Amino acid sequence: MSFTAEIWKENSALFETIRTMPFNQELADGTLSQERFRHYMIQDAHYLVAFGRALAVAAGKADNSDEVAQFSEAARTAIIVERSLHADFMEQFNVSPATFSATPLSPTTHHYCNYLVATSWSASYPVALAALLPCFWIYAEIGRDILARAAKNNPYDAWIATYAGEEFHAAVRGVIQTVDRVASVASAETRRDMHAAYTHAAKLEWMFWDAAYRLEQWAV
Ligand SMILES: Cc1ncc(CN)c(N)n1
Repeated sequence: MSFTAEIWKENSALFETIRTMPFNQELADGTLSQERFRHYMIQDAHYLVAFGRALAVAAGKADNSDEVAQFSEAARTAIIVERSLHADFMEQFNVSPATFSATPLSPTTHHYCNYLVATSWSASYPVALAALLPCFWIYAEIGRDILARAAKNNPYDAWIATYAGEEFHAAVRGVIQTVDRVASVASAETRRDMHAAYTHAAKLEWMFWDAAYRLEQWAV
């Protein structure tokens, strides 16, 4: 079994919890409130900056030129392509640039962003990649799962199409392949750290959707 297949299997219960959580169920049904989706979009636009930054740091740590290009391109896509999806939704939901910049990162977004940026800087290349993998793989699987059961004329069709789309999936397959390559030459200790980093980030993916569903704010 490949390293990533092993990781997926180990985290399958967590994936099922994510797949069936209220945010994703209602997103698929098209019944998710605009308020919740708006909260998610604003937080996600903040998140993508940190995600892009972490990918750029990982690109700088890569030990071969193909992977420098792979993760530089992924950083560019996160900032330019994914954020343009957010810009369209922001316009649709009347979130002005001023409202966006005046909205702080929620506690969960703050934590997730800091985890990715800190890990990309301070951990080894293999562990940094394992922490970034759920951001690709879970979104790809959730995108396809939601597409398969989405209500017709779903107001969130553009979101579903992005993460279920072939362009995103091709990039995800590339990241999975790289993680397998890196794991195949890593020590047992590094592979153990990679498992832990993947699971931690996968839990943060759950928290991110849950926080949006709860319209999470700072208590003080
Ligand atoms: C929180 C989160 N995780 C992952 C993705 C997909 N890049 C995203 N847009 N937002």
